[in-house]
Amino acid sequence: MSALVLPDAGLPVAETFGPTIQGEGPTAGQRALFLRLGGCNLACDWCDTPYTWDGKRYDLRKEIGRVPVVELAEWAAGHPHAIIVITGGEPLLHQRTDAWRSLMAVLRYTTRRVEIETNGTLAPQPVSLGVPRLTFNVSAKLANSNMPEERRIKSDTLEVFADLAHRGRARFKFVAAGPDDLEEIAALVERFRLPPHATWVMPEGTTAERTIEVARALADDVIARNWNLTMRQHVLLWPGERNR
Ligand SMILES: Nc1nc2[nH]cc(C(=O)O)c2c(=O)[nH]1
Ligand code: SF4
Ligand SMILES: [Mg+2]
Repeated sequence: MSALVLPDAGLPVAETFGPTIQGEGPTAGQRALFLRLGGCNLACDWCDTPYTWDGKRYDLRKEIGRVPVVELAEWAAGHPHAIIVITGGEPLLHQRTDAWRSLMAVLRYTTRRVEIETNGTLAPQPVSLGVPRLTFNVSAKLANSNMPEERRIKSDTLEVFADLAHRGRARFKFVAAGPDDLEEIAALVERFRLPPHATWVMPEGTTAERTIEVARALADDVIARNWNLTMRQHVLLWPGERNR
């Protein structure tokens, strides 16, 4: 990474970890560094990272600290053979900060592949779209998240991500708790004209047993609908562990 970083107030970081492997989605199994930012605009029932946003259950001042982008850039430069995954929480909440702009400036001038894990409710800004080799893993939430539809489904934003998916810069990853959820996914695929090849289904679950059980109940139906299925490899390998 380049040393060309503007001074900044830093990003609210819950954790940095890796190299590990990207556990989910089209690049599952690839060596990856993770930057997990604090804050989320949703509060899903089955969230596996509530320590990034839930001030009722966690002391967020302890969980989240500001880290200057120059430090993040040095950390990433020390592990050149790994993709960079920016996740949260909801990382796109920070897009309008100087620190985010600096981070994107750093990433812009690298040959690294970058992925942003997002819940699909906040539109990607030009500063983020300007990073080559950056793709969005859009995990729009279903009713099983227990979030009201008007909070989790933002039509204008999903249209933007759908367009990006057709251009190979986004893919959709839906967390399904059982076969009934596939009808809800189908309705979204149709409504936003999501490309089937960019539509991924991932089993809900925080234990290996549960993830496998749900995936087995989904697999044939997912294949029949021309979509893709992804496990959560980090849950299979390191269930319940943070920083993996
Ligand atoms: N290994 C690993 N892969 C992941 N892919 C997405 C993750 C996330 O929490 O957003 C994640 C994670 O926390 N760990
Ligand atoms: S959008 Fe993601 S980080 Fe936010 S509450 Fe839902 S599962 Fe958790
Ligand atoms: Mg996650």
